[in-house]
Formats: sequence, structure tokens, C-alpha cells
Amino acid sequence: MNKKSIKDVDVKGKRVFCRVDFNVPMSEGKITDETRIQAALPTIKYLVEGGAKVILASHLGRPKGEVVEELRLTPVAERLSEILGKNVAKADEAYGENVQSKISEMADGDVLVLENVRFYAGETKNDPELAKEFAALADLYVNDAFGAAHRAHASTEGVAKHLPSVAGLLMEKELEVLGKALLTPERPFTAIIGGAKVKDKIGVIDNLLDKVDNLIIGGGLAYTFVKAQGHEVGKSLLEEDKIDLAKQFMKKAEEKGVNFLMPVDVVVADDFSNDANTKEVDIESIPSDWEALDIGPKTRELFQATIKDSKLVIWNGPMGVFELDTFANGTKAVAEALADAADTYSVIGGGDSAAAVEKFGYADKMSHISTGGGASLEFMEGKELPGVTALNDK
Ligand SMILES: Nc1ncnc2c1ncn2[C@@H]1O[C@H](COP(=O)(O)OP(=O)(O)OP(=O)(O)O)[C@@H](O)[C@H]1O
Ligand SMILES: O=C(O)[C@H](O)COP(=O)(O)O
Ligand SMILES: [Mg+2]
Repeated sequence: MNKKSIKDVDVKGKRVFCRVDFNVPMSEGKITDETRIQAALPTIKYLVEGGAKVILASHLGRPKGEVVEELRLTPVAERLSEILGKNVAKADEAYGENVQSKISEMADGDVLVLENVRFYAGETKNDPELAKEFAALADLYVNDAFGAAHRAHASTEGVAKHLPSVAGLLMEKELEVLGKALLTPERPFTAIIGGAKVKDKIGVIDNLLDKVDNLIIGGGLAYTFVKAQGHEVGKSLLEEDKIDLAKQFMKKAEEKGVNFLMPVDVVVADDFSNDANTKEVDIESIPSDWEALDIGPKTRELFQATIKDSKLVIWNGPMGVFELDTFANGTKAVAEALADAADTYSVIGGGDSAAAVEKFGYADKMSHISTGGGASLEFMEGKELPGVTALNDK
């Protein structure tokens, strides 16, 4: 990596604004998967042991510039305190006088978690004034939030303009491992894309089609493509204004000779719940009042066969609503195929995807579990990550 890391600078006694990705899956105020907290520990401990005053900043969810009580970082700070075995302070804001006064009371090695940076509208707009407020809290900026490095936001990019700025240990490791896999990808190279962030992720398919041998589409993302194929999708997740784009991608795949795999059957439900009525139907027969919430058994086999024959697989986005057991089989089948494929280098990306692999007990069978979903995809596409570009060169 040509960027400076925390190992290249002196942190002792410094106030360090450390951006982490604590955007963890939560349910009813409880953290349901702490992969991202665990992944940030090496940097946090390095800073604590190095005698820095560690000021942690993160987003959680997408509160759109307003305070959303359920998206406070308090549970994360509490969990971090347990893990570190020391008191971790929590601020109710992310900058300003109250925060300054909390920081002025910190001793070397103390840890403070700021409030969700996305409670401020300026965060996602990369507002220079907000970036300056963040910078005013610290002497050094560390970006360890690989999962948010594809965002040019005030706490991931803007703040770096005002402070010496270096990468954290997780950021360094992610870039190294993913970079290696990408530099000379072993073939067949397969990308599996699913999940729910259709608007965000559909675009990555364009560049991926220049790189992969197989592209598998599942999860909520699939139904925009199903519609583009000319089938009805009932109440399934659909981005109407991306249908034309989906058509273009299918055409491009054909021209490039990329094997483009889509669900051939699905599990549909009459309600978004575990006790909904469900049935398995072929892809051209989704009933108008029903919603496809998982891939079906034929699709599971189809996807598994391709995975088995691949040497490198990158996977981002669950195949169905795996949080509900009724719709977990598709995601489980993909995880299982990857776990069984001993000769396949498997890279799992994304908060919910990592949670799924963990939930099904396959985490230690994967070659690399990246903390980045969108970030790992954009990196794999060959795009520059603004959160990395903004850091100081070596
Ligand atoms: N068919 C579907 N309909 C609706 N939601 C779906 C469907 N399939 C999967 N999902 C949902 O997609 C969500 C995960 O998508 P997401 O794009 O956030 O993936 P991720 O791995 O967390 O990546 P990132 O880190 O970028 O968020 C899950 O909560 C899951 O329930
Ligand atoms: O979950 C993620 O992929 C990262 O935390 C980024 O979140 P975002 O997609 O809401 O920017
Ligand atoms: Mg997610």
C-alpha cells in the first residue's frame, strides 16, 4: 500500500479521530453480529496501547441527517467496553462543545465513542464545515472504516483534508488481501451479488462483467433483472428505473461471453414474516400478490454447481431474507457450497453477508471475510475508494 498507516506515525499523547465502521446489524436494540466490532479491535488496541486518546466515529444505518433513537451508537460503545475490559465513554453528539469537554478530560489510552455521524445532514454531503468540526477534535485522523471507504463523506474523506491522515490496520489488511486476489484472479472467477441495496449495487455489475467468468444474481437485486427478462415479479423488491440498465447488463454479458446466472425458481410469500404462507414457483410464475423472498431449490443447485467449479468467488449480498428462517435456505446453500469448495478462494463482503455466514457456522471455512460490502465490490471493480485516496502517501 502506498498510503501511510498508523505504524508510520507517532500516536502517543495524540487525540486521534479514528473512523471505524460500526454499522452492525441490529434487532430491537441488540447487536446481532459483531464482526465489524471485532475487526476494528486491532487498531483500537494499537492506539490504546500506544497511549493515544482514542476518539471513535462511525455511522449506523441510514438516519438521513436526523437523530433516530434506535440508531444511537450506545449499544456499540457498551459492547466495546465489555470486549476491551475497560470503560469506554460515549458522547451524545459527534462534535461541538460537549464533545470537546469530554475529550479534554481523556487520559492517554482512554476511548470515547462519538454519536452516529449520520445524525448530521452534512456527513453524507461531505460538508466542509462538518469536516472541520471533526478535525477540530483531534491531532491525527485514522481511517479504519474499510466498509465505508467507498463513500466520500465528511468523516471518511472531508476530514482528511485538515489533519495528518493515515490508514488503520483493518483498512491496510483489507486492501492487501483484496488487492492480491484481484491482481491475478484465479479462474473461473465468479461474482455473486444479492442483497437489498439494489440502487447502490446494480452499477457495479458493469465493471464486473469485464472481469468475471460467471456472474450470479440473487437476493432482492434479482427481481429487477427478472422484470427485465419480461416476467412479472408481484410484490418483490423492484427498482423500476433500473430495468433498462438490467437489460443492458444482460446484453453485455452475452456479448462478453460471461455466464450470467439468475434465479430459475423462487420461494414466494404472502407476507414478510416467518409464518407467512409460502410456495415454490418457477421464475415466470410469481403470483401478483406475492413477494419473492428467497431463491428456490433448482436455483440453489444451479448456483452451487457453478460455485463448485470456481477458483475465485466474491460474494456480496444474501440470496434471500435469511434473517427469517423460512427464507434462509438459499443463502445457506451458497454459504455451504463455498465452505465445501476447498480449492476455491472465497471472499465474503458485506455486513449482512458476513452475519449470514457466521449464523450458519461457516465463517472459518471462508478464505477472507471482508468488512466491506459496497466497498469491497467497488474495490473489486477497480474503482478508487475516496476514503483511501484521501489518506497521506508514504
Ligand atoms: N428477496 C429479497 N427481498 C427483500 N430483501 C432481501 C431479499 N433477499 C435478501 N434481502 C435482504 O438483503 C439484506 C442484505 O442486503 P445488503 O445489500 O445490505 O447486503 P450486505 O451484505 O449487508 O452488504 P452491505 O455491507 O453493502 O450492506 C438482508 O437484510 C436481506 O434480508
Ligand atoms: O454496510 C456497509 O456497506 C457500510 O457500512 C456502508 O454503509 P452505507 O451503504 O449505508 O453507506
Ligand atoms: Mg447491509
